[in-house]
Amino acid sequence: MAADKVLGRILMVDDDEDVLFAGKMLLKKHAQEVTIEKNPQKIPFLLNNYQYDLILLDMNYTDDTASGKEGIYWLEEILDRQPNAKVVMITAFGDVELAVKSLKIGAMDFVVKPWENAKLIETLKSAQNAESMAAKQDVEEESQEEGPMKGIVGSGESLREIFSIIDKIAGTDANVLILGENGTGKELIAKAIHERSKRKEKVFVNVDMGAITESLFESELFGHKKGSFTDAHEDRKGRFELAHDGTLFLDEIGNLSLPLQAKLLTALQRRKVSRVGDHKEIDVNIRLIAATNGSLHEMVEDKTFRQDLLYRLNTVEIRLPALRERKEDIEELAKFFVKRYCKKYDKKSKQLQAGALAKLEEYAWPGNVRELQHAIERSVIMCEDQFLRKEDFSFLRTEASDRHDMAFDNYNLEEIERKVIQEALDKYKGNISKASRELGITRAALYRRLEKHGI
Ligand SMILES: Nc1ncnc2c1ncn2[C@@H]1O[C@H](COP(=O)(O)OP(=O)(O)OP(=O)(O)O)[C@@H](O)[C@H]1O
Repeated sequence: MAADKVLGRILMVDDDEDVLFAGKMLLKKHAQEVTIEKNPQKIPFLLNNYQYDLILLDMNYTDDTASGKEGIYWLEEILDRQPNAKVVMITAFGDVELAVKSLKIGAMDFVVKPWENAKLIETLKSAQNAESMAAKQDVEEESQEEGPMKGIVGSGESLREIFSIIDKIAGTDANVLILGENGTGKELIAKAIHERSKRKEKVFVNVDMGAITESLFESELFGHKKGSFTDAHEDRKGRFELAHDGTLFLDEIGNLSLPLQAKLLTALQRRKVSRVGDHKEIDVNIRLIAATNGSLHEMVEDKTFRQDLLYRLNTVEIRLPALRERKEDIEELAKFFVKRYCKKYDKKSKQLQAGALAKLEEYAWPGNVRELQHAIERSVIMCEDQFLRKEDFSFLRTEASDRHDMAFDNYNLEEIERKVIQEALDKYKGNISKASRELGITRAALYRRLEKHGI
């Protein structure tokens, strides 16, 4: 960051173009980079594709002028995606109640329009330097958690092995490839490596390769020069440059097409990049961590992933097991999330009953830890009681419950047929046409069977 520019990269979202213009004029004197956006619907795309140090978010949009609901909605969206985002709200109405609500949700601060320039800059500076609400909360939670890696819950054998690998490699600059299904914690592990590395004071730049379009790949990763293509309104640094001296995390690396793999490989081999439209080469010093939910080794065999690129990425390989392969961690994770969400939603502390835990341990968790986290969040919100029971997780279909639905007292075919027909009739409240369609027989065939079974 240049010495006179005390603020980093700022995203400002407001549907009033005059406010955006005034904001940009002021902020660009103090910030490394200022992006303005009129349409809040673009927020998810921007967050997926760019890194911001601060987000200045308007509370009211034309759809819903004075309630502030849209601003709160977008604040929650941002924090869901990036719990550590530093968001400062802008309100034209000085509505204290709403501002307080936004602070409770996790905004760092708020400013009232029309703002005083010096005050706005001061507010942004303190927001940038303060710890985000999520980070504070994590620290609070973590300080109560025993365990070798703060913030990473689980003490089963597979995770302990991963912790020991992290301990060994974090301090080196070795490239790391993290393999695992969606939601297993690949990003969390990547951050843990960064936080234990010599680069921990520097930036961690996350790039979702799955979200970058083929045509924007080079501009996103290597940057562009103003005027190099239609939308290149100003010079822009790419992610490699932004990650200089820090860690570059390339997520969903398996999604890259072969031509893009070749471009990425060249940049990694040369440790230099050129912005699109510029021949100048820029040295980049990065530590590379990549992740994928696919099997790169199989992709190499199928010739859809370059072997030389795989070898460049996987100096160290960490395989994160699916949650169903490490059921021993479910209890600890579930309790951790119960605590987190009781706190977040201001609910009295709750306990998981044994039946509920058994249900969680039996479920296959195709979405892994992320799915468990959401299941617990949902049950904490819905449950008024002090105990979380298995019924609070009835939305999870376990194999046993599926088996139970299909359970028969015996295997006598005649009786099974009678029971199935009765169930189909009950389901459609006696409607013969619908029941016969579901049973896969004609109406006449169903009538014959009703007669046979005396239904
Ligand atoms: N061991 C863990 N302890 C606490 N939280 C965890 C753990 N593992 C995963 N999580 C949480 O689960 C969610 C998903 O984790 P993360 O984003 O790291 O997974 P991922 O493998 O990178 O997912 P994807 O492949 O979908 O990008 C996050 O909210 C993360 O904080």
